[in-house]
Amino acid sequence: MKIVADNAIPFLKGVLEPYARVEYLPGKTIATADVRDADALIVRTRTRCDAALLEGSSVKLIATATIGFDHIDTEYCRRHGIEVATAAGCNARGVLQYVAAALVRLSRVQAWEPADKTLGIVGVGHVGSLVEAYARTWGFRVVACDPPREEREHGGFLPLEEVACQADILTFHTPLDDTTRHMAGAKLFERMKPGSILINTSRGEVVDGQALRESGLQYVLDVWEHEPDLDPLLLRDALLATPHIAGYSAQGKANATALSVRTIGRYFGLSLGEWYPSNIAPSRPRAISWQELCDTIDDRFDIAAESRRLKENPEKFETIRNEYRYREEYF
Ligand SMILES: NC(=O)C1=CN([C@@H]2O[C@H](COP(=O)(O)OP(=O)(O)OC[C@H]3O[C@@H](n4cnc5c(N)ncnc54)[C@H](O)[C@@H]3O)[C@@H](O)[C@H]2O)C=CC1
Ligand SMILES: O=C(O)C(=O)[C@H](O)COP(=O)(O)O
Repeated sequence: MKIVADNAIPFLKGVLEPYARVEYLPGKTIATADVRDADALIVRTRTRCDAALLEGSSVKLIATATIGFDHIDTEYCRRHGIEVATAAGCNARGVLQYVAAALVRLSRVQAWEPADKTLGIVGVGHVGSLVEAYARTWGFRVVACDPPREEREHGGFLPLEEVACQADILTFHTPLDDTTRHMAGAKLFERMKPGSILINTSRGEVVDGQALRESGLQYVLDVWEHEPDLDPLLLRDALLATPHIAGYSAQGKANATALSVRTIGRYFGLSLGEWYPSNIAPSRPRAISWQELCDTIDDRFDIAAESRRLKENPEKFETIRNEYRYREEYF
């Protein structure tokens, strides 16, 4: 059996070798010739898995060590009998802690308290639900938009336009698909309160970057259209700007690799059980007060320093993320 894996997926080396020939390659360079005789791929967001890569290959399974899967042509895979497995929820707490760090930073710089603000959440899945639960305990008023969930659950989710009108801070946690591409554009920005803040940790293409830049709104961006080639003006004017590292926690990466390994194990009948990297302590979720968060977050994740690093070295976008020291989740 042959497996082709992105060489930047941590904790993976040696785990599958007893069962397969594993070829590790930079995600961006994985090409048709590499996957032609492969049985499975383990990828990240940097490998486009579409007809151009997969046509004529023997790939039966693609495991992505990420939550998002917009880099995979799932329709092509379905038509060609290729199973696709994601690492759903793997780094949701990493993103929660990123949003927490951003909120603390903004509250300091702009001198406000959570009780003064309405937080709008767009997409209330693994990440959005965590942000909602913690933000409520910190004292924010929360309004949320999730049409698919509203249709299923009638849970009081509001239309996007309504959430945008009410929010002082609007944070996006949707997948990128045909319904969400540029969902945040000029028309939505016109509805938002002057001086309100947009946070995007979902995918760059969910937000129309040019319209955002021209909107006069304030914004925090972790994800960008056309990554790693950033719009220099969009970067310059961001309150906080980071290179797609919101989900880069040690536990998030460990979960991602573990879920991918287990998927391979189940699919090919390998005795990998509930494998998890032995050197990473699993997440230990707990409540944290706003005060404790403010007192501790800088030592755990200095988002302002991260932002300065990207602003000073935008051409190093991929290098910064490749050399990133994964943060420990601590709540
Ligand atoms: N910046 C980073 O490092 C990371 C980014 N992400 C991104 O965040 C996204 C969200 O992650 P999860 O919460 O785990 O995904 P999820 O699939 O658990 O939740 C997404 C939610 O968005 C909702 N949704 C779908 N279409 C919508 C629409 N048009 N309007 C409003 N809501 C809509 C869904 O119903 C679902 O509840 C991922 O798809 C990924 O692209 C995820 C992890 C790390
Ligand atoms: O999980 C996702 O979805 C993400 O966006 C990841 O955090 C990005 O992960 P990599 O592709 O850089 O491993």
